Amino acid sequence: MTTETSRTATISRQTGETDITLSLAIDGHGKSSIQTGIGFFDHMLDALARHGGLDLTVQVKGDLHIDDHHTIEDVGITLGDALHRAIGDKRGIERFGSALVPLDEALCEAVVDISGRPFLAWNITFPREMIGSMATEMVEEFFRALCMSARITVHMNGRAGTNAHHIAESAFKSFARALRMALSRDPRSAGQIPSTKGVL
Ligand SMILES: O=P(O)(O)OC[C@@H](O)[C@@H](O)c1cnc[nH]1
Repeated sequence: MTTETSRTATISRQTGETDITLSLAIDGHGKSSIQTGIGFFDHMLDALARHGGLDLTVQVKGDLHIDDHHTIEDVGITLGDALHRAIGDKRGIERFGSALVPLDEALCEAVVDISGRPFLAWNITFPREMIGSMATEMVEEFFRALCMSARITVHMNGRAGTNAHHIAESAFKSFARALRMALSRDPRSAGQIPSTKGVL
């Protein structure tokens, strides 16, 4: 089930692996209520909402007895779908955003293009395999699933870092700030589509 209004969307997605209900408001205040069953992933989605200026609720019943994969990937798919629906025709938005956000010794860079073309360039590595109950390899999978269903172009680069928690949090925060910039309204756009081809 899906409902959407300008700059908001609510999606319920059920499969044989996960049952997800997600609400998103792009012009939010960074308020979140996140329950995925994976503590560090909840913490990262909280940071995404807070620093992206998004209001975000995520409730998930996932097949965690197997592992974290389906839960994290399916949240990425659902969040990307909600983002795509909430953005709408992209009239009047900045379209491009970029951010470098540190967390202590870690520094990640995110560049976002609300392009209509799904693509992720990922250049971040982690010094260990798990952070709490979340596999570090799933950070990339989350962003790839989000980019594919949101139909956005994203580059994520790890500039520095030795602590896996710090690197992951720096990545989520840099993406949040870059997305916030790309979704902001361009006062000079006169409400036009930010593309020379007239459509995105
Ligand atoms: O966003 P802040 O830097 O104010 O807080 C980070 C803190 O919440 C916590 O996530 C953290 C601190 N060191 C690793 N993680």
